[in-house]
Amino acid sequence: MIRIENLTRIYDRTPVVNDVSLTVGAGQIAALVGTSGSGKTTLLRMINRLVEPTSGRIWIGETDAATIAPHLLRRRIGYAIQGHGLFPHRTVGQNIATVPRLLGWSAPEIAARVEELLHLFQLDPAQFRDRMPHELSGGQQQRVGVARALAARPEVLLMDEPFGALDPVIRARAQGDLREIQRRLGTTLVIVTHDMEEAVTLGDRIAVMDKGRLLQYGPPAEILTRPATDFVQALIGTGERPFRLLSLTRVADIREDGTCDGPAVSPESSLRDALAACLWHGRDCLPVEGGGIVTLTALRARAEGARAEAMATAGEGAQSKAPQTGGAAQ
Ligand SMILES: Nc1ncnc2c1ncn2[C@@H]1O[C@H](COP(=O)(O)OP(=O)(O)OP(=O)(O)O)[C@@H](O)[C@H]1O
Repeated sequence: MIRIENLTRIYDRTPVVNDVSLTVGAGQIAALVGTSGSGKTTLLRMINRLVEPTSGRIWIGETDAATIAPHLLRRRIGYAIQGHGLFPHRTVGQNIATVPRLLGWSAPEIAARVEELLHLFQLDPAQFRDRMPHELSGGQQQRVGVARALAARPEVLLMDEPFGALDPVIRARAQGDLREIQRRLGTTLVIVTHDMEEAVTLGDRIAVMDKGRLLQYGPPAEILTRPATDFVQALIGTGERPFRLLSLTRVADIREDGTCDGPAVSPESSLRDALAACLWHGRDCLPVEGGGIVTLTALRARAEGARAEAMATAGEGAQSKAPQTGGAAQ
């Protein structure tokens, strides 16, 4: 768990993070979104004390982060950044082993962990362990960067635009892999992203920042249907909302009995993906892996319901709710 209390960072008398409070539950993902310069990276880097707060507190579990030496704190907190930041003159295996080595793990323990992570990230150890970073594709480097951040089983993982450089297809896969790995390991994750789609797909909670302030912090469905301010509403884009809401629901939830032809969709895929598949294949019905069908009629009903909900709430949040200073905890 991460608890941030009234966190402020001032540069040149300007608060770039201004009295932000929020809690990320254990094993949850919080996505930080906002315009460029809104303070997302500064907030993230205060969690592992790469930037020292001007005031406020950060708790990692029961530990006040200010009471631990920064270099020791950073061994407990994984950190992955855009462009991966791999050490260019170290092999993939050595890169992943960085923190376990600093923590004094034994050589067999380190070797086993490197092996495990390479498997987890679908990189064959025999093929990749001894390669240098420049011998990998961008997507592979990115995966090694995330594997390195997870190597010492940190309770917390911080990610700053980790998938920013990836093309959309690889990016979607990387997000799926991350979600699965994060669930399996129970890591608490804070991710900075410019991509609202990524925030909705990955985040259990989304934090919307503007000019250093936390405007809203809540589950994706709440941000999409009840934006707290005009700014939040503009950021999520009214026209996009029905689709984004569709991406929150799984095919398994609207599966019907029956059979039909066409390529099967996974019960775990989102309604948005199922809608795209129906339209792409020109079908009004697709089979679901493991049995049952998903119909265009049901998908449209969901999209229209989501749209109606979004339209009903559009505007009302902006007028009725003042921006929350200090942010909402939870
Ligand atoms: N070391 C520093 N000294 C002075 N100002 C800084 C420093 N670091 C960041 N800032 C300023 O703080 C503000 C917030 O920066 P930050 O990088 O946290 O924003 P961001 O939301 O992550 O932006 P982006 O999305 O563009 O990465 C910016 O105006 C930036 O110029």
